[in-house]
Amino acid sequence: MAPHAEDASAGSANGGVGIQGTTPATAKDLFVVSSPNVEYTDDFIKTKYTYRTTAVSQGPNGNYVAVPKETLYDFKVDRKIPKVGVMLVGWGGNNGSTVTAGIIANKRGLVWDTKDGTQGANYYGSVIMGSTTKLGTDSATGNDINIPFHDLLPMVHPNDLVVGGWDISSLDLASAMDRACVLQPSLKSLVRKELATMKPLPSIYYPDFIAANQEERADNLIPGTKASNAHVEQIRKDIQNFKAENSLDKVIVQWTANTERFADILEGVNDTADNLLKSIENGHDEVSPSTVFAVACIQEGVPFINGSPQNTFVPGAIQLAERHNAFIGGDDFKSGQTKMKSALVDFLISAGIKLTSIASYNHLGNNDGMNLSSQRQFRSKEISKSNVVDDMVAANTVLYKEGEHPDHTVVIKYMPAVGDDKRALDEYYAEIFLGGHQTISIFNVCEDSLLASPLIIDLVLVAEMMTRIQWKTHADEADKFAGFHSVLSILSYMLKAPMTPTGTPVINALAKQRAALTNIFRACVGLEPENDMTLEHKLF
Ligand SMILES: NC(=O)c1ccc[n+]([C@@H]2O[C@H](COP(=O)([O-])OP(=O)(O)OC[C@H]3O[C@@H](n4cnc5c(N)ncnc54)[C@H](O)[C@@H]3O)[C@@H](O)[C@H]2O)c1
Ligand SMILES: O=P([O-])([O-])O[C@@H]1[C@@H](O)[C@H](O)[C@@H](O)[C@H](O)[C@@H]1O
Repeated sequence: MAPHAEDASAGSANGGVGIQGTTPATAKDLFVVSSPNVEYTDDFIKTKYTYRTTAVSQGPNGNYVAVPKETLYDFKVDRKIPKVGVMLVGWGGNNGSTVTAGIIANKRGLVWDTKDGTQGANYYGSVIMGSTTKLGTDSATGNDINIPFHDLLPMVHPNDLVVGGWDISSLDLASAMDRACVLQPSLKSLVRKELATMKPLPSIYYPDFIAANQEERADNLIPGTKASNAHVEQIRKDIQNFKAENSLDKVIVQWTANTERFADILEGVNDTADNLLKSIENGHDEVSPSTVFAVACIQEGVPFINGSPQNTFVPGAIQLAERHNAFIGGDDFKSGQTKMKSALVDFLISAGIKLTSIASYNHLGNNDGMNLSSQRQFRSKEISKSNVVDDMVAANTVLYKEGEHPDHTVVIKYMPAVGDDKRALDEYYAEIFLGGHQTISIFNVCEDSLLASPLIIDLVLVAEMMTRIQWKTHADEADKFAGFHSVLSILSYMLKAPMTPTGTPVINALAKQRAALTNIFRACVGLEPENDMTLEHKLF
């Protein structure tokens, strides 16, 4: 445990991670940054941060001219950790019931029997709760000092989250957990009583957007239609009631309901914020349930994250979010097969190996798989699972000519027998030195809901943290502090088809996504980006 400021003298005396300076810190802080550019007050961490990039332009003789560039920013982080609720759309699904049971198991420190012995609750698979990040180098030994990622900023602990939400299925969460067939009976027995008290709120159901095979579970519906804003208003009221009943400071909403078909982008219908609002008012059929939820959350000032692949954020929804300075994020949790793809493709291409084909097949037997057995819903997923290599291919003009890319096919089959334990079979075929080839074949059994649930938690923790970070350029007046852009591209590490502010590049390479998350959080406490140069170990 690195000493904190109160041990500053002890830290410097024993040559450990000495922390000098008189910045006020509290016992809970694992570390404080001692720097003239960082100020801790009771309420905020305030930093002056120099953002260093390289501006490249075309030189006079056709070459590039690279110019180091510095931009001075002020960041302000609210240190007060709020009481946060998360409302899941699709709460009664495999992901929703599993993540709820998982939070309860961790909160209560449950231990249960398995065929391999006892198992304790954990947050493995959460980058925030299960991984560490390098704080710096021990000034005495030169060794890396790594800290839990969760301690980098004053983040909410998932054990403290209050969970609720909506579902078109009326099953209580204990019955939903049984229906999901994800968790061990011994664990289910320990959380059953608490989950049985949890009932999803009725939701909106527009049959044309999800597979017809979902109709039989739709017995828990908000009556009427979206016309006259009735559904938007009901959802907003649900959020307000949830917040009040649980004495919450904040609510985050996530879509973990079924994958919808893509909505057509129609001029005059959903192409602008005003047209979208008018279309909802008029009950237009081409506005999906997920877009109605997004509009309700934006108007309620509640972050909304889309964990599925459909185009919830039609242009009008994005414009509305920007108008309200409301946070949105998505799309599609990146849990197993695609997470592996985004790491493997990055490794191959950045190693100069020319990937020429990706065959990405999987079969699964859960309700998600049943919904995806319908071609229009599958198409949404096919898009999100396919585009994940585009940035890595486009960045390597040595291997790929303009417009050239690997063959890439995505296949998903519904096989009820395997349930939630998806079988992913991938073949990566590449050209190597002097006409050789490398064929990588992967068989990857992904327990989908146990992989996705920690991502739901990470998305909540990071989105909530972003509501407590403000920035301005150093030259701006103090009253110019503002939040990050409405489209939270910082969430990309958890998502297959990461949304970015219109006109900005999409980064899918997994290592780059994690570095962006890490280094933005480091900047908020006045620390330089982690660059792994370790010159201190090379120049002596
Ligand atoms: N588990 C994973 O690995 C993973 C990864 C990426 C994306 N996803 C996506 O997450 C979503 C949920 O996955 P899952 O395995 O929990 O699926 P699931 O089918 O078990 O759960 C979806 C739930 O949403 C409910 N629902 C459908 N339409 C609704 C609406 N309009 N309002 C409220 N509830 C509604 C259903 O009744 C169901 O309970 C799917 O879209 C899936 O594609 C899952
Ligand atoms: O494992 P991954 O590719 O990240 O994502 C999963 C797909 O492989 C699976 O077919 C689908 O049903 C899940 O919803 C999820 O999208």
